[in-house]
Amino acid sequence: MNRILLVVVVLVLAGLPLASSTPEFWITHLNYVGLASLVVLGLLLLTGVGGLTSFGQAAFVGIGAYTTAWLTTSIGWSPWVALFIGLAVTFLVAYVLGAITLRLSGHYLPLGTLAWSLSLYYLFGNLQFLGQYDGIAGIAPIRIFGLSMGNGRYIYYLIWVAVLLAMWATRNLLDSRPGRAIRALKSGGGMAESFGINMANYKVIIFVYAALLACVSGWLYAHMQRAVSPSPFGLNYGIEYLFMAVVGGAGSVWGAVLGSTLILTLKDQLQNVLPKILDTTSNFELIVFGVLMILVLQYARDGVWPILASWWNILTGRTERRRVAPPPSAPALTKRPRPEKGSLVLDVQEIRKEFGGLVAVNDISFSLKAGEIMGLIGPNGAGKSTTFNLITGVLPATSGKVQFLGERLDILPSREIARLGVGRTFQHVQLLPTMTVLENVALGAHLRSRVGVLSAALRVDRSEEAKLLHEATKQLQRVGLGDYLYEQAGNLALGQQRILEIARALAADPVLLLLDEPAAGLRYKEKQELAKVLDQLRLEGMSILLVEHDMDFVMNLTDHLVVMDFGTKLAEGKPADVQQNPAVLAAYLGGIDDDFDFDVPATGTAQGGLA
Ligand SMILES: Nc1ncnc2c1ncn2[C@@H]1O[C@H](COP(=O)(O)OP(=O)(O)OP(=O)(O)O)[C@@H](O)[C@H]1O
Repeated sequence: MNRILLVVVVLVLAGLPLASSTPEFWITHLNYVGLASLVVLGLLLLTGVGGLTSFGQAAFVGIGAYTTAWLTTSIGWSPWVALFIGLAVTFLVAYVLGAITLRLSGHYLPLGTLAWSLSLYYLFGNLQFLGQYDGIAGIAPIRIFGLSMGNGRYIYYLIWVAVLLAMWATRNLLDSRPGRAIRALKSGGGMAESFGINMANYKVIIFVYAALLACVSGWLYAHMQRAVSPSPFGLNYGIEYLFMAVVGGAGSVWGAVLGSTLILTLKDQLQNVLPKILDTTSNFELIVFGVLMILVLQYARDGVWPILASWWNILTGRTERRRVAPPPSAPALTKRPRPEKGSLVLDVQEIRKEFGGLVAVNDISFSLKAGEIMGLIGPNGAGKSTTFNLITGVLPATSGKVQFLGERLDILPSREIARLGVGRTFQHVQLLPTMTVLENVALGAHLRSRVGVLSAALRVDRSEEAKLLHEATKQLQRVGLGDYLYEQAGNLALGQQRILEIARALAADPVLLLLDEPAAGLRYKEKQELAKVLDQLRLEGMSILLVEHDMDFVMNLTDHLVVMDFGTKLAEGKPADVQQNPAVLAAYLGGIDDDFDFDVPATGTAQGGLA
């Protein structure tokens, strides 16, 4: 939606209560839409972006509503103090529930949310001091500078200011350092962990964020209705909020408002119209509602908002404008100290991995020095990827040790290994395809900044964000992807995606770079370019370990080779010596004979090439 339309919508919304001809019903309806939008905005982040399904958001609305109802009626405290306490209570409850339930995966998580949603509902209905199922009545209206918000037309403004602020904060959050991590939750959790990002923390963060928005909605609801009872905080409403998020479209904050408007309006209209058409007072609206839901889920899986947005673009002849200029220059991020050239960086000592009876890696030892490129080669199934995974903490070792700059890697999770200065790429490319190339690489630099959720939501993170984007741009330009900054990563060719992974690993400022088949899928020219970049990194003192099948690439680039076969180390040494080794020749001739190219120069600068 363009800005002019946005301003028109906001002006119409602002003007509606001022016109005395606007029916009271409309105002009340819009108030309910605003209250629901707050809850659904939280779900947008939690379910739409984070992929965590929660049926329990209505219970958090209940915590906000009951806290203020009880504190203002029984103790006589100000609604503003009650809001603060409500937020604190919600924070605590959501944190504890989140820490427990978010560990559950698959369908156990939604089931978990159902369980605590029901528990909280029955708690509201059974506690004597909360009025049991009768609830609490006589709640005073909110007052702002002496002005009572008892009138629906006044609280309307308070509700919609809250909605607009929540939309602004949520949008800001998604476009930031923590936002990138949150956007990785759904499909890139494992990859993000290997860049040092604690994904479990981010799950709890968005869970608490969504609960706090629901709490604000409950607070406003209690003071608008002036009475609370358990029924609006039950499971039915939890499901309805989820519907609103799905129908509106989880990709945009406007989807939350649209989904709430559509569902509440539809429900209301069906309740009015159906009895007249069908000449009966039975609850047929629920059946029609269910059928409509199925149709929406079938034909508009991403929700209605993206469809409306594309119609709007066609109507106005607006095409998507892609930025081309790189982000503005910004001060460089701090770099970690580098080990002296030639000093020991990685020391793998008798590492072993058994899968049941199969010894995939059989007491392998090797070491890597600063400013050295080492290749790990071998026929298919030799154990290269397993060795790689043992070093990167993806797999636990059966025995042996991996030491990096004096620290044990084999006892650390991948997140901690990244923190120490180990960057990696993946054998099967792992990108966030709908995020831009620039954002994907900025994710790699996550640990080099400390911007938190609050400063991101309040948009006070811009100087730090500029540094991160500048660093990401620098790395992309270095690997030759400077023309694709704003392209969606999923649109790149496979070879370019592999290069993007290298830029992302470089953005982490690693001391040791682990590359899993970096040349796979690259064209001749691209391999040459990649070889040049790796050569330059070596000159700068970077240590690189690569697993690769392309023998020309490996022979021309590496200083040192380890050859594996059936999990054991077959040979080790300079490329020129290794390629003369009879055991190596036999292993390759007995396996995939195409792989080993004997006609390569013994030494020389990196050229790259095809096997
Ligand atoms: N998770 C696992 N469970 C059981 N066996 C496994 C597992 N991962 C690997 N293996 C086995 O361990 C051996 C080594 O596999 P690995 O993937 O490390 O070889 P590789 O040299 O990387 O092969 P490629 O070049 O084909 O990727 C193979 O026999 C493989 O089948």
